Amino acid sequence: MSDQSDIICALGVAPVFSAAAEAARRIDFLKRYLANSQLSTYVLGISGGVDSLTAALLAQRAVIELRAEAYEARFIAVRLPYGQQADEHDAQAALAVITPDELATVNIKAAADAMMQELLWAGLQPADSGQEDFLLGNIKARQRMIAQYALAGRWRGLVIGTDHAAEAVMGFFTKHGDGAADILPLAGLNKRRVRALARHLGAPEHLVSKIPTADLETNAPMRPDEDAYGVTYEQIDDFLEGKSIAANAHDLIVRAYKATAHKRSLPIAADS
Ligand SMILES: Nc1ncnc2c1ncn2[C@@H]1O[C@H](COP(=O)(O)OP(=O)(O)OC[C@H]2O[C@@H]([n+]3cccc(C(=O)O)c3)[C@H](O)[C@@H]2O)[C@@H](O)[C@H]1O
Ligand SMILES: Nc1ncnc2c1ncn2[C@@H]1O[C@H](COP(=O)(O)OP(=O)(O)OP(=O)(O)O)[C@@H](O)[C@H]1O
Ligand SMILES: [Mg+2]
Repeated sequence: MSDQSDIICALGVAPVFSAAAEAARRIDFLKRYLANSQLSTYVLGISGGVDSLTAALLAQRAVIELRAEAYEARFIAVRLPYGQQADEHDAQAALAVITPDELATVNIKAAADAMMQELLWAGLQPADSGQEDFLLGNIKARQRMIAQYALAGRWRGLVIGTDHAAEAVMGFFTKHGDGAADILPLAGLNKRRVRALARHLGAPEHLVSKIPTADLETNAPMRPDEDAYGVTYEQIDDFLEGKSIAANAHDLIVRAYKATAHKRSLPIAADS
């Protein structure tokens, strides 16, 4: 097997895709897992991006269907801005289509900044302001998970993660930050399939086709993920569908996948 087919298989990307069938299957998966766990709440951060919008639309439908079957379930959407967010209007537009059972808003700025300040006092000594901003970005992502796990702990809930194959292959997430979650309803999808699911679930086109951004760097708000990757989502998506792409892009994706293996596994354990 080639690297490409190994990766497609490891990330569970299906050879064929139907938005209607995938939406139904993934809603059913969320329903069954919550009910089998005898828990009552799904919790998910809503950023204004298409991944959290899609996962939230699946989750809200799942809890509505569970309630119709006499199982008490609800969905809590969580806004987690770092101060004032540049695309707050997109987050609000997302909430307007999701219509979550509940909304909690937690500004993570004070907590994230306090942690960075304590680290600086403790002698963190970032190499430069760019590295300090990068490290703060990962603190923001982890701070968001702290908030979501507190809500899940209070309300017998599960935290939804938005990882999918196009981010997983690049290892483009913060370990134990947005990479830490209980359940991944978008697993195995590439980015264009996430968008197709969002469209199928009734998301407005400007959010479906929005440029993906981790938006973690204070010094570069809304920086497109593709700037950091050096390849496009079109190339990543084609790669994950088994298509042939430019050799340099192919090699970059395979290298990123191999270098980030530790982020997709449990902690590396000593031999017993
Ligand atoms: N070989 C190895 N075996 C086991 N563990 C290893 C390791 N190499 C590093 N590590 C550990 O992993 C750490 C590095 O991982 P991590 O802390 O995640 O940091 P890192 O991968 O350096 O940064 C996270 C990247 O993901 C991007 N991101 C984050 C969050 C959200 C999104 C988004 O798209 O929304 C994107 C972010 O922009 C940044 O480029 C190291 O500090 C070390 O502790
Ligand atoms: N400002 C935020 N408020 C609430 N949740 C957030 C915020 N930023 C990130 N998140 C959470 O972290 C996840 C990872 O961010 P990521 O950027 O990969 O996804 P997205 O913003 O939903 O979509 P896209 O990748 O297209 O920008 C989000 O799906 C969301 O659950
Ligand atoms: Mg985003």
